[in-house]
Amino acid sequence: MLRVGIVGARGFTGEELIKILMRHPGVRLTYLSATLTKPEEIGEIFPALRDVVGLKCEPFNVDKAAEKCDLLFLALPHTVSMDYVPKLLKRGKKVVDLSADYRLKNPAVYRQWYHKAHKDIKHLKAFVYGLPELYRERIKKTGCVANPGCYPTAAILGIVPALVAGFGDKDGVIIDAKSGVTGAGKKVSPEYLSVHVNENFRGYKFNMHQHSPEINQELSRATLARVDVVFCPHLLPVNRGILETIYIRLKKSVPAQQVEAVYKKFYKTEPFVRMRGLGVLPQLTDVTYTNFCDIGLVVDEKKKLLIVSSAIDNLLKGASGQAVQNMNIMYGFDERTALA
Ligand SMILES: NC(=O)C1=CN([C@@H]2O[C@H](COP(=O)(O)OP(=O)(O)OC[C@H]3O[C@@H](n4cnc5c(N)ncnc54)[C@H](OP(=O)(O)O)[C@@H]3O)[C@@H](O)[C@H]2O)C=CC1
Ligand SMILES: CC(=O)N[C@@H](CCC(=O)OP(=O)(O)O)C(=O)O
Repeated sequence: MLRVGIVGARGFTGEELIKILMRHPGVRLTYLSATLTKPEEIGEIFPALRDVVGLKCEPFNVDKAAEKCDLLFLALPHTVSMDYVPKLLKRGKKVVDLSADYRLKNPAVYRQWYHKAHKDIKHLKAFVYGLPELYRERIKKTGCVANPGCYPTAAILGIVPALVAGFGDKDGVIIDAKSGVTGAGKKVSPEYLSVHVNENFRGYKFNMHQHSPEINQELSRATLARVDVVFCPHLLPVNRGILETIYIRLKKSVPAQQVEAVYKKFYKTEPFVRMRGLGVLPQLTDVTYTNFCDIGLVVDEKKKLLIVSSAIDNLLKGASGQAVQNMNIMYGFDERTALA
């Protein structure tokens, strides 16, 4: 039985991880940690887990974490994970980090977008970007996974087949993204109060969001060319879910059926990407509470334009579900275990 722990267990993604892992037949949850002064029953923190998970959530202790676990999920904020990772790797533990700390390969780019110098450059290279649809073979062999961001997961999956096939113009990609409020984590700041979110809709960080370099990095690696997208996120008045409308200029007119065939082939064997028919647009409720990414396509042959609609649950395929998918791949479990 694989022994796993969660650091940052009190947050949104930590809670989702507990719920997924407690139904995983190959895993035993052995350690939960949060910023507490003394241990507290997880059922007291999340009453839904009362009498279901008999574990205490405790202040972090690296020796205890290492003694109790083979693998740790780090559900910590950006710029915090990198304090924990070196200590865990030194003790021979495997990690899946849900933060952005090990996603960007260039430490200068990390510093530019996260406003802090990277403290663990030594391990950056060892981390595999945990998008199974692109890196499954590398994930199988690694002990450390940088779980992708929520917006980048939906964006990269929606864009990569068109760019790799060569008909999408790498300089002509515009991502219009919308996220539910859990995407922001549990942070309490006035703009996330329900009075400001309910009955409202707003954009933020247009063309200056920290997920732009992550999307660009991965699309550039996949195409071996420099890709620079326009990325405009919005905050939706819903709890969970991400819907992205992605406009991709085509280099020449391509028949809609040909575009669809390329996407279908790309994702033919993927357990968690569902291609919808041409012109069929996914909605949030098709994917919330699931680990699926649903993709719909519209092709305007005259305007030489491909419009992709990509939907995920930010807490599942965008975070905790994908993290468990990565764990399943690392340990040779069926990839769908506890997820479908
Ligand atoms: N929410 C989402 O949709 C997604 C989140 N992510 C990433 O996953 C990570 C976790 O996100 P999420 O669960 O939403 O965040 P939350 O803010 O909900 O939870 C973060 C947890 O980290 C703990 N924490 C905060 N600061 C520290 C610290 N200095 N040392 C130790 N623990 C600390 C907090 O513990 P405590 O409660 O004890 O104070 C909190 O429970 C983040 O990096 C986020 O960017 C990735 C994809 C999607
Ligand atoms: C709605 C909302 O505020 N979303 C967050 C997403 C942050 C997040 O979760 O970041 P990672 O996916 O990189 O871990 C934001 O835009 O900053």
